[in-house]
Amino acid sequence: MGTQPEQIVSLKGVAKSFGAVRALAGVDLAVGAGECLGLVGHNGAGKSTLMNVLAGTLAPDSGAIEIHGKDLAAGYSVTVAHRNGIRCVFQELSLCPNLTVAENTRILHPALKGFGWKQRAGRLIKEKLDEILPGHGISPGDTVGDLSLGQRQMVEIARAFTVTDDPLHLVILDEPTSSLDASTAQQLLEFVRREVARGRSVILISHLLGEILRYSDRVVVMKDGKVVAERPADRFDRDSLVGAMGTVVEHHAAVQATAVRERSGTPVVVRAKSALQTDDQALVAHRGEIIGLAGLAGHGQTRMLLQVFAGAVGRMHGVDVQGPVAFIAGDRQTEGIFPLWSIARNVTVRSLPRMLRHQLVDSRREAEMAESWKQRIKIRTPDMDNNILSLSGGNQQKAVFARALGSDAEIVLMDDPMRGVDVGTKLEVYDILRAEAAAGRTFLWYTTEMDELNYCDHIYVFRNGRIVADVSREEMTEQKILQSSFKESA
Ligand SMILES: Nc1ncnc2c1ncn2[C@@H]1O[C@H](COP(=O)(O)OP(=O)(O)OP(=O)(O)O)[C@@H](O)[C@H]1O
Repeated sequence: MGTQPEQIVSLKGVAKSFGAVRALAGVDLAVGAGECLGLVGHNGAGKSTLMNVLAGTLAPDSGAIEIHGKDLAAGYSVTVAHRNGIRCVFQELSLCPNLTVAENTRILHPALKGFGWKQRAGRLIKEKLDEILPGHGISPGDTVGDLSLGQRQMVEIARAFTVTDDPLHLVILDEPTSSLDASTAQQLLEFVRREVARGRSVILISHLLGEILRYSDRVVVMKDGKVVAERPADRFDRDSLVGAMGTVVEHHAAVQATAVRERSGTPVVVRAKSALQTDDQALVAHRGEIIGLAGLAGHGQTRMLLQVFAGAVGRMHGVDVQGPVAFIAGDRQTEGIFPLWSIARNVTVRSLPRMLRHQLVDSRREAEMAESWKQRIKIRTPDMDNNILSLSGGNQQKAVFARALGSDAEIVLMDDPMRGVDVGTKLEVYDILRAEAAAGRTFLWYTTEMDELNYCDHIYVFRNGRIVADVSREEMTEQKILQSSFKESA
């Protein structure tokens, strides 16, 4: 008695199916005031679907939604959720790209009307951005479409925490750090803890289990549409959490054990120099190497990948690329998927020219390729002919991966591609990358996850559009990468 915090929301027996897919099979979930609840589970476990129900964007087939003890299931909607202080920042960002940051803030706050609304909206969002991420570099007048993916993610998160007329009790953050570099992610999560200390509640969904363990009070694990475990965060560790998710992790030790390959042993297949580079430093990749592009988000890594891509398909000053190239986008929403097509076609599209028979695509070969990648990379769907949007976010990303890996590209450019992919699949993809590299494929890999740099043979750290450090895996330490990320180049 008396130790139980006041309950903000309580979901009871929530069920939801999409055709043959049972996304939620009767889920109970409660969130207390002043609590950060970590929600984890494999890709397709049902986390986003459950959050969509709570945010009012998806009606459940059955179940109760209680807010502050009141049953609201009938007529529940985004507006009702908002009025009751519930906000959600989804994985697929929802800002309007053609509007400014201030205008996007106004969309959430109808109270900002009349003379000077734009200035007031601008002030509101700027104050929140300053509070969460000092030095963010975003101005309220910036058009959202011109911002980087990480900056858009920051604006969307900051916006969710702004308050005008409606109350704010609970913010759902669905993979909020997926496009943020490590230090920005830490700033955000520390802000989350400050909000929680003020009595607000947060549901934090992440595939980065370290984040979950460090910043949540309680952790709920979902598997196949059900809650399968629930404990205070300090009663989980990484292994028990992974175990509860139903993932077998046995590869990790292999990374450190792999011998560091001799750099000069194979021919150079990429040499590229950034236009902003003031010295002779170039990015160099030998055949069969995995090259990491590190540094704070938005410091020229994506630009470098695009430069290499352009150099492969046409002539480009300062870039020399030997061999066909594929690009795996991190921003699957705008660059990665073909939203009108099936999962199968999204996987095979780059390989169709190799499947022509009498100038027509051999549909049997196409289906075989799709099916083999479904197995290899574990795309969770009853049918590869379903539309790509029927997949969970992480499974869409797997399809984008399969497209590049299944193509004839000898050089694969990866723009922070593991966003939203669950821990079990990630380890399997890392194994695929290593096997492919050993067979002679070359990877240029921009990643915002420090752990992933352990899989690279060689790492270039970027700052302000330039390479400021050049580190082999032997020499790599987190400290070294962070120091170079923050240090101005000499
Ligand atoms: N609009 C839809 N149409 C058909 N199936 C869907 C739809 N939305 C979700 N699903 C299915 O419901 C299941 C649960 O998906 P959900 O997005 O909730 O998973 P998740 O746990 O959030 O996964 P991830 O970690 O990849 O984001 C998946 O099998 C998915 O394919």
